[in-house]
Amino acid sequence: MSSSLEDEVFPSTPGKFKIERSHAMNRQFHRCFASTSTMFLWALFLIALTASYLSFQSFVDSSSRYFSASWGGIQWEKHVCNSAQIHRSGGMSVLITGAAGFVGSHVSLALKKRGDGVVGIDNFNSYYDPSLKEARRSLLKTHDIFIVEGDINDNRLLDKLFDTVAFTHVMHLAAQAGVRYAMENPHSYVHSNIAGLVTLLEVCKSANPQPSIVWASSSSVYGLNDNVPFSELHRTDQPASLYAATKKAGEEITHTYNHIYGLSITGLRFFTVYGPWGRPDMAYFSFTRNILQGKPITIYRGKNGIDLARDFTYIDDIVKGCLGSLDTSGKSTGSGGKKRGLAPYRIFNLGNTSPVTVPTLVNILERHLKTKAKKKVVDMPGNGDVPFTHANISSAGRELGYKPTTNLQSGLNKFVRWYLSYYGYNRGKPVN
Ligand SMILES: O=C(O)[C@H]1O[C@H](OP(=O)(O)OP(=O)(O)OC[C@H]2O[C@@H](n3ccc(=O)[nH]c3=O)[C@H](O)[C@@H]2O)[C@H](O)[C@@H](O)[C@H]1O
Repeated sequence: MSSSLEDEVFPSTPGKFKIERSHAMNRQFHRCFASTSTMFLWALFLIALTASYLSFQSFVDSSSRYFSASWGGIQWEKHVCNSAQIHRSGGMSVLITGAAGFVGSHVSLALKKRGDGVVGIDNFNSYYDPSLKEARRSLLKTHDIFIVEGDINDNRLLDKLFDTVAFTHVMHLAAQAGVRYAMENPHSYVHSNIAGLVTLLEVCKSANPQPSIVWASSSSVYGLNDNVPFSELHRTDQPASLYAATKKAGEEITHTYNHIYGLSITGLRFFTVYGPWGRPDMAYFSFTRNILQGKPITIYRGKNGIDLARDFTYIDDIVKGCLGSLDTSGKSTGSGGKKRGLAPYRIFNLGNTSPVTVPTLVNILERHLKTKAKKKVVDMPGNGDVPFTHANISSAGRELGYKPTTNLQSGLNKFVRWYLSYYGYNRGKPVN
């Protein structure tokens, strides 16, 4: 044993004691060495055990995925191919993510009705009542639209879909929506709106031919911008919620894929879309439910008692904007994951251009439902909301032929009629 090591262990101790200690040290060293080699062997054994456990687990995992997957197989491929079939000359075959969602189901039907091929993908998560998503799926099925049950984070599934169909377009509408829910479950936004988006783009960039992509961004990217009406040229670097931040990140991420791989990209900033088959988490929908059930509704009020306002946009107008975007998207230029030339990169506002305050929205609902709301007005909590939105749509008008035609009054009338026919009058009766 070197003195320096001994010194380290027993610093500056004199005489006999030092020698005895030295013997003791030798013994201890040998014991220590012996126990180190034993430990080393044990460590090796444990590593080997862990490695074989992990590989067994992954084998079990992948084989159980193989046997229990809700996709794959001859029947499944037949459904996908039938659904993707194009029935008009010059038509497109579109993969629609979030097809069991509000906007996704409407766009799927509109494309199918005009003869395009449509295949949906949706994970049917429980952010809101999955039975509504199932009902949308059933509706689409009656129009021969097949929705694959799966997640956009599953690259094997996406690869399989692109192996089965040469999609000309992807309409990417799958997302974790909702502005205020981001405070409750932030990671779900990263999972769907960022990780899921990147997985999808990776598959699209490698597909041959590459599809053109149209996807849902959001009016929320304008965040704290108070320059109205919101133009695509305005700044969008001050998001007020994590939802908005993930949508803004999506705009940057898609730009990168356009730049490096030549993917044609169109981002659509939707402004508070409403209508039949809508999302139960949104204000117009939950207000309707509560008004009919005699429950109170909470109306947020902005700073200095100013009413909040939204550029509420009717679903049929949004659908027209989506189809106009697909029709004008231009081609992706890459192949084999390599860019071959410049591809279009576009961003459009899809709004209604006439903001309405939340109390006015409630008045319209009261009239359509012939029932007074029990209103609770509270100051807007600091939960990611913005005080108002208002779209400048001149760019979408020029490039997509976008021209909204439904005002809030008649759009809500259609919504209420759907709501009552879907949920039934009985469920609308006040509860005690
Ligand atoms: O354009 C978008 O990009 C976003 O639009 C939608 O968000 P928002 O505009 O916030 O719609 P929504 O929740 O219906 O609230 C409407 C108004 O009611 C107020 N509001 C809300 C709830 C409540 O209990 N009380 C209330 O006053 C509330 O303060 C607000 O002023 C989509 O949900 C979102 O996914 C995204 O697509």
